Amino acid sequence: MTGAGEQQGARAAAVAGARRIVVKVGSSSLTTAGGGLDADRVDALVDTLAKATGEKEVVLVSSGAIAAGLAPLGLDRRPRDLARQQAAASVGQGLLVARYTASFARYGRRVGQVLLTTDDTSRRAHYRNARRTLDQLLAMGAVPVVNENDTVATDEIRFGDNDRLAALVAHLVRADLLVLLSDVDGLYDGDPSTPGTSRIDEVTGPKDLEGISIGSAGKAGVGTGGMVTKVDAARIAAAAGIPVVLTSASQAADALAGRPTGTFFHRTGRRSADRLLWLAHASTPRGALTLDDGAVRAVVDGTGSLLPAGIARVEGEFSAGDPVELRDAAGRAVARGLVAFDAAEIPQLLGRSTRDLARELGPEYEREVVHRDDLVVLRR
Ligand SMILES: Nc1ncnc2c1ncn2[C@@H]1O[C@H](COP(=O)(O)OP(=O)(O)O)[C@@H](O)[C@H]1O
Ligand SMILES: N[C@@H](CCC(=O)OP(=O)(O)O)C(=O)O
Repeated sequence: MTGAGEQQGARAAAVAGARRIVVKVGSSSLTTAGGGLDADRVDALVDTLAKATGEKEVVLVSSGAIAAGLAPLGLDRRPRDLARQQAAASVGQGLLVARYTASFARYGRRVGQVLLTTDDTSRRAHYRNARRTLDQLLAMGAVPVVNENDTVATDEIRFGDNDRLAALVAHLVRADLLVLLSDVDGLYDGDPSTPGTSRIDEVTGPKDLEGISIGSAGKAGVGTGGMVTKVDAARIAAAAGIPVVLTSASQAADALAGRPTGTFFHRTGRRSADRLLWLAHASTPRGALTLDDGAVRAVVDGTGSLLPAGIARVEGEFSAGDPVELRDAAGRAVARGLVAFDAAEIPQLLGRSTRDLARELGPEYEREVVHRDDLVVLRR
C-alpha cells in the first residue's frame, strides 16, 4: 500500500473498529439562518446517526441550547450578558431535547438528557457518577444527549465550549472515536472564506498544525469557539488515545462510515490514567500553593506527594477536595492537584513536618496536602 493508502486504511480501521463513538454537533449546524432551532437539520442528523451507527453506541454532545432559545424569547442575536444567555439556554435546552426525543423516537430509540458542569468532570465523586449514568444509559439502549448545564454554570465553573466538553466526555466514557461536526467540512490551512485555502486531510501530530491560521467562529454567529476550540479538543482527545474526525454535519454519514471526509486526527498518545485528563483540562483551580524547590522536584519528577513542609504560601479560598494550582517560587504553574485540606487550615501547617503536626494537632494532620494520585504535572 502507498503512504496515502496506508493512512486511509488507518482511518477506515479506526472508524470501523470503533464500538463507542462520541459525536459533537455545533449550534451552527442545528439552527436556521433567522435564529431558532431547525427541526429539519436535527432530523437529518438523527437519521444519519440512527442509520450509520447500527450496533455501535453513540453519545451525542449537542450545542444549540442558547441559539434555540433566542427566537422564542424575542432575541435577535446571542446576548452578551451571562444572565440572558442562561435564560435563552433554559428555554432552548428544553426545545432541543424535545426535538431529539421526537426525532429518535422515529427509530424506536430513547434519549437521555445529561447536563454537566466542570465540577462533574473535576470532582472524583461527580466524575464517577457521570460516567455511571452515561454507561447505564448506553447499556439500556438510550442515546445520551449531553450539553453543558448552561443555566447554572457561572463563569468560574463553565467549560465555555462544547468542543472541549466533547473531548472530556469521550475520555470519560472511554470512547473509541470522537466525531466533531460543524458548518465547515474540516480544518483548513487558513480561514476557509479566504480564496486559495485548502482542507487538511489528516493531522498526525502537533507538527502538522504548525503555520496554520486557526480562526474563531464563522459568519453565522451562533457558534462560540470557532476552529480554535475544535483543534484544542482534537488535541486533547488524540493525546488521550482517541482518534478524531472533524467534518461538517452534512458529511456525518461519510465520517461514520470511515470514508475520507474532513480532517482525521490520528491518536498521538495512549489512553491516560482516568482522572488526570480532566484535572489538567477541565478543572478551574480554586487557589494556589507555592512550593519550595525540593517540593517542586518531588512533584514534577513524579516521585512524591506534596507534604506541608514543602509549602511556602497559600492563596485563595478553597475546600478540601477542590482543584488547586501548584506553583514554583517564580510563580509558574507546575502541576494541578486535588487538595486534602481547606484553605483556612493550611497556614498553620506551612513548612512543618507531618510528625510535628501530628504531635501538636492530632494524628489526622499526619497526611499529604496533595496526594500523588491526585496530581497532574503541567511542566517538567
Ligand atoms: N483554519 C480554519 N479551518 C476551518 N474553519 C475555520 C478556520 N479558521 C476559522 N474557521 C471558522 O470556524 C467556524 C466553525 O466554528 P463555530 O462557528 O464555532 O462552529 P460550531 O457552531 O460548529 O461549533 C467555521 O465556520 C469557520 O468560519
Ligand atoms: N452550551 C452552549 C453551546 C456552547 C458551544 O460550544 O457552542 P458551539 O460552538 O456551537 O459548539 C449551548 O448549548 O448553547
